[in-house]
Amino acid sequence: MTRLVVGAAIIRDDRVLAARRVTPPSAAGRWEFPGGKVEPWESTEEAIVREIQEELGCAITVDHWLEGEAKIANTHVLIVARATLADGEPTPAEHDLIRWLSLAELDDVPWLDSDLPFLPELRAILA
Ligand SMILES: Nc1nc2c([nH]c(=O)n2[C@H]2C[C@H](O)[C@@H](COP(=O)(O)OP(=O)(O)OP(=O)(O)O)O2)c(=O)[nH]1
Repeated sequence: MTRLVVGAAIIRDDRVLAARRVTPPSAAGRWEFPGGKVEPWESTEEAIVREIQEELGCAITVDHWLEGEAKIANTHVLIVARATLADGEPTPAEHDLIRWLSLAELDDVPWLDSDLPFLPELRAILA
C-alpha cells in the first residue's frame, strides 16, 4: 500500500524554508520540505500542521497544495503544501539545520530526489 507523505514549503519574505535531515543515514545531509507521513485518521492538512508543530514548534496555515506528486521509492508518495507561518518561530527539533532560501539560493542545497519535481513551481512562486 502506498503511503502519503506531506511536506510544507513555508514561505516568508520571498524565501522558502528548507530543512536538513539527520536520518536515515542514506538521507542524512539532504534537504527537504519539513513534514512526514499522514496517519490514517487525519487529513493531509491536519497532518502537515501537526508535523510542523512537532518538528519546528510553530503553527502554519496551508495556502494551497503544489501541483503534482512525487514517488518516494515505491512505498510512499510526496505532496507539498505552500504554507505561511501563523504563530511562532521555526526551531528545528528533528533536523540539524534549517535555511530560508531565496530564489537564487534554491539550488544551493542537495535536495532529496523526490523534492526536485516541486522546485520549478516554487521558483515561480518566489520569482
Ligand atoms: N518530510 C519529508 N519527507 C520526505 C521528503 N522527501 C522525501 O523523499 N521524504 C521521505 C523521507 C522519509 O523516507 C519519508 C518521510 O518520513 P519522515 O521520517 O519525515 O516521516 P515521519 O515524521 O512521519 O516519521 P516516522 O513515522 O518515520 O517516525 O519521506 C520531504 O520533502 N519531506
